[in-house]
Amino acid sequence: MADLASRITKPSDAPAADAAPAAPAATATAADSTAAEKPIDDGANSVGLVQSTYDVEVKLSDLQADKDSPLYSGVSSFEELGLPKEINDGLLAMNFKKPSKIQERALPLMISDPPTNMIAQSQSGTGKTAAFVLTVLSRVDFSKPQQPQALLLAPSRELARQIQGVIQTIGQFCQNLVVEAAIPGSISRETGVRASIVVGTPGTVMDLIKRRQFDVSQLKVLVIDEADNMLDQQGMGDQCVRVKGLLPKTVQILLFSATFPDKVMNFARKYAGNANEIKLRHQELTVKGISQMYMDCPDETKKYDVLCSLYGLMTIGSSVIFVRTRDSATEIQRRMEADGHKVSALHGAHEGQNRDALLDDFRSGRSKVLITTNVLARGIDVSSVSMVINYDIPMKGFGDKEPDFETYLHRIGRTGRFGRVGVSISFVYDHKSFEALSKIADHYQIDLVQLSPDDWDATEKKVQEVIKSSRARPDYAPNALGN
Ligand SMILES: Nc1ncnc2c1ncn2[C@@H]1O[C@H](COP(=O)(O)OP(=O)(O)OP(=O)(O)O)[C@@H](O)[C@H]1O
Repeated sequence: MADLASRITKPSDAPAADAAPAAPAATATAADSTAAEKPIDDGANSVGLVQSTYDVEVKLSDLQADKDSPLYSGVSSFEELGLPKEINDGLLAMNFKKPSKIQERALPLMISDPPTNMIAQSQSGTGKTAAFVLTVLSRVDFSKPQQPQALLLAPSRELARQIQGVIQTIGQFCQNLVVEAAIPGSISRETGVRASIVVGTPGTVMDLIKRRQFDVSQLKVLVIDEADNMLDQQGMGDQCVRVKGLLPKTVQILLFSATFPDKVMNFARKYAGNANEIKLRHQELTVKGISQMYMDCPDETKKYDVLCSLYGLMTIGSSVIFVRTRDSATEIQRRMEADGHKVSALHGAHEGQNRDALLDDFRSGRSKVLITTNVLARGIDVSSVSMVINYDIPMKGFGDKEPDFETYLHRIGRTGRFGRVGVSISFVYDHKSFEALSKIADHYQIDLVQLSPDDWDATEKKVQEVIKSSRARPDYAPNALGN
């Protein structure tokens, strides 16, 4: 307990009012309905950490000029990286003016010949997707639009569809670009894969290759997004190993994630031999634009009441509520709706097209509060998300002994994207949850701001300060999916 208490930010610890808001800081597959869900093929005492008064004045371009920011770029434009004109035109259409740090550092290494493998780490929301998408687009021969040349693997159907959208948008000026999603139900059994770029989940991709509906003989690039999760031996590691075993030996392998725990890193190095590596130091992992807070709930049953009290704040922007199981997602949705709140719930028990529709509604703002499981913890990019709630602290496994450090970071990373600011609120209610959050705070060396359910005025003030400044950021580039 004392650990977390010692990490509560006191007013005197808060950053000076002229500090930049989003400079870098110290910096889970199908389960039964009651088990913790992971994505798989089918998942105060302080003033606010970020002050609205200065946030509105700080522009994305300022952040991209700050050497310490993960959005920093040493070059003044993408053109300096030597990408083909039609790709630069796509970036311009997206209003991407300058590369971020990971884009500037990784791209030249990835697009050069002979192709070299890459293991790349960068904080959540810093543009990893465009980094590997640009590499893929620069390697594809568009005169063979139906010949698979690049394969991208992601841990959930939602992330695979999102990446497909980014490729289509950045590649909108590439003649004959054909991108298909290899997710359950998407590829016709009669035709099989007929695209130069395929984005899929490992199980479906494996099935298509085995049924000879996906010709992998001319694949040049394999990208694994969320690679630490995908290569984890407890999860999809086996499938990823089998997929790689079926590809040409010359394939260039690109592994990307915001987190690479040591034990997975060792395996990643074997998976992508002789790779260039771009790694972050431990204390660089979290994103400073995210104000991390926690709510000390009186007991487990009161967590629900506290959640409902936060509803007004959740709907200033958009919010994601992470819970441990599919059952609790459904149950909380039922109760909140019965209490008059408009919320939706998305998890792995839902049928694929229903999941797609739910996420599309959330992206477009038709729904503003989404209850979900770890299935959406990673990669999902919805720029309007200003609040993330950890209703349940992420834990490693069924024994519930250790917190899941990586999942915590990915969950809160659904807000604070590319220089924006956002709030995460983690609920604690007993010794175990308190201790788990303490360990997370220690692990990332972060100061968590305490919120009290007994002082709503103070809570509202702290949260609103951040969220309102988030909405005010003036020059955020709209992304591929119309966020
Ligand atoms: N150079 C750029 N200029 C402006 N916006 C950018 C640039 N690169 C990426 N973005 C935008 O930043 C947002 C976050 O990018 P992206 O989804 O690639 O993050 P990520 O690093 O993959 O995060 P995660 O670790 O959560 O998967 C997206 O909305 C994207 O459109």
